[in-house]
Amino acid sequence: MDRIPPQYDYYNTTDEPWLSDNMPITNESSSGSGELYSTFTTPVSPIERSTSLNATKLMDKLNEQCSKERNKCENYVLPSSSSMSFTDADSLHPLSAHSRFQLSDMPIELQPEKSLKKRSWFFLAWVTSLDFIIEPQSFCYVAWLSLVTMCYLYNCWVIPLRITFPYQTPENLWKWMLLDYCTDAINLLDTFVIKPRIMYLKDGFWVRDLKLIEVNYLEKLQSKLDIISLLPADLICLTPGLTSEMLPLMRLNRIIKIQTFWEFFDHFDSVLSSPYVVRVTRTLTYMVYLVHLNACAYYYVSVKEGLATNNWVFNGQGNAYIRCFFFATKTATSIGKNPHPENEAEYLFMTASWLMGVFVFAILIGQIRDIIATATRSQTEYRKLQDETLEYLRKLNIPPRIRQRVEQWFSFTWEQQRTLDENRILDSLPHKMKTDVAINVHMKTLNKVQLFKDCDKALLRELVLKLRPILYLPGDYICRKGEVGKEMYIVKTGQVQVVGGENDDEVLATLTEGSVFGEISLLSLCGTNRRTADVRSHGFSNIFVLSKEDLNEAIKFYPNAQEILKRKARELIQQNAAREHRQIPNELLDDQYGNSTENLMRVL
Ligand SMILES: Nc1ncnc2c1ncn2[C@@H]1O[C@@H]2COP(=O)(O)O[C@H]2[C@H]1O
Repeated sequence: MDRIPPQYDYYNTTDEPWLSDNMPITNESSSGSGELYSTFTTPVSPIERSTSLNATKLMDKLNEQCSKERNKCENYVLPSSSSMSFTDADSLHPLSAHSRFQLSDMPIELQPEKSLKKRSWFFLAWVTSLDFIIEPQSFCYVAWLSLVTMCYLYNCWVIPLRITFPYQTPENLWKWMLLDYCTDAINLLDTFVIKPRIMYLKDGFWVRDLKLIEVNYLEKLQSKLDIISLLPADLICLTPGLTSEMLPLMRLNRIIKIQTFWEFFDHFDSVLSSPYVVRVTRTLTYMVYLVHLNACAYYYVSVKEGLATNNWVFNGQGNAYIRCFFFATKTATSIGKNPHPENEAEYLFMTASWLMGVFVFAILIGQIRDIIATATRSQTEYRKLQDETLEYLRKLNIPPRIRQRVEQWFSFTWEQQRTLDENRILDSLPHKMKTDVAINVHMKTLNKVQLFKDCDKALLRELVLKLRPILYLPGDYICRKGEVGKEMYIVKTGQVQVVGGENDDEVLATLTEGSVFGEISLLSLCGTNRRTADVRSHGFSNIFVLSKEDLNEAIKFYPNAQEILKRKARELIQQNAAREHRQIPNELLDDQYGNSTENLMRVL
């Protein structure tokens, strides 16, 4: 009897260094299989051997399995080592699919030699037995989806091309087949390994149970289409007597896997920052593909009628695909100047092409127009509003300097926020989500607000949606001394100056990001609700504005915050009073401030 080649001979491995003679044999009942013990005993260190009771049990099981397989195996007539394929060897292999799961369950150091895994069938079996799951949003999955989509597009483009154009020849058939089977292998992995492991949402929870995920995938229409698209009908062409020209035709079922294509675009639609590009690309792909099909059909009709037999058919000159694609584009887009059809078949072809051009292309082009219009809608609205406002100011004869400032405000606000009304955008979200988004967007500023640091975090959530961002230009007054205070402010970006003196030439304080001001008049701490100082924007500053009503409503449940605001306000009043006392003679002080100063002193 021929011997099994050494690489497959699991009964004759005594030359392996890790097979020690003193390996403990625990199962005497399997006598006669002493070789087996040494064959499937793996390099285990003495410590592991003495401690690993489970490993011993596993080995016992394996030995039982192996004695059975050995009995079967000894009845085979073995082919010579040189002509043996992997498949042949696999059929002889004592550790075939029967013991697969036991092997994969074993600790790595107990598994038989590594070359076993290199076999392709074993690899697929091994991969399908792995119990990993995939997140549908993960980068790996999106990358895989891109690969599968490329394979799908290859099939979509190449199958009609090979059916109609003479690009598949007996000489290059092997190259086409190589590409075909590469894409098939990827689709096979996708259908049997990747897709049944993608977790899904059920009742608001991610399902991570592998069995449930598999069942869910199998229940979907997608799994059925995936499997149909994989049916190897093209293998029929390999039977003797059948022509290989039929091969691409038999692969038409590959085009059924269209859900992958849609899934790919849906993923990128939600991942990319400009989803409009993805949408336009998808629509353009449809259009180009229709033209491609039209080109294939034109060439096919031309060949059937005979190349260059009349003015309408393809004349056989130049690159066939490029010329036919050009013709198809002209007819589908109804550009005109097409050769006149001369028989019924040609009339039918042209009618179908023009109808496709009028209906399908009109819809697709309309879709692209809508996508672009949606993409630029907010910018268009902003421009319209800016133009209307400036036009209105011009009609009112507002001085150019002010008009310029208005224009500046529009462009700076747009540049900063890409919207004129941030809150309107968030309005469609549920309240809780809106709060989370707002906190995240303004986190950097809000973290710097001492008031929120010292108070209950709930106050921040309470207030964050009530903040209205407003942009101030350099020199703009945010509030004027003596005005009734109706709002409080937080500096979001930029700097503001609290100014005093005769011509506001004395800077009392410069407030930066996170500073709060305008609270004194709101809390009526001076006995009046009038502003105690002028505050103006130093450069361009973005300020959060909070109305008195909103502040009062939120703060009434947070006495701690009230206290902090009051304490800070009192400090400021004290500072200002001290400064004014230094500057203004006492007799003038009473005239200027009247009751207000009395109140101020009372508060202090
Ligand atoms: N000396 C100062 N330093 C810092 N901020 C001040 C000073 N004086 C007044 N302010 C702030 O400027 C604001 C002007 O409006 P209010 O009086 O409502 O509240 C005032 C304070 O928040």
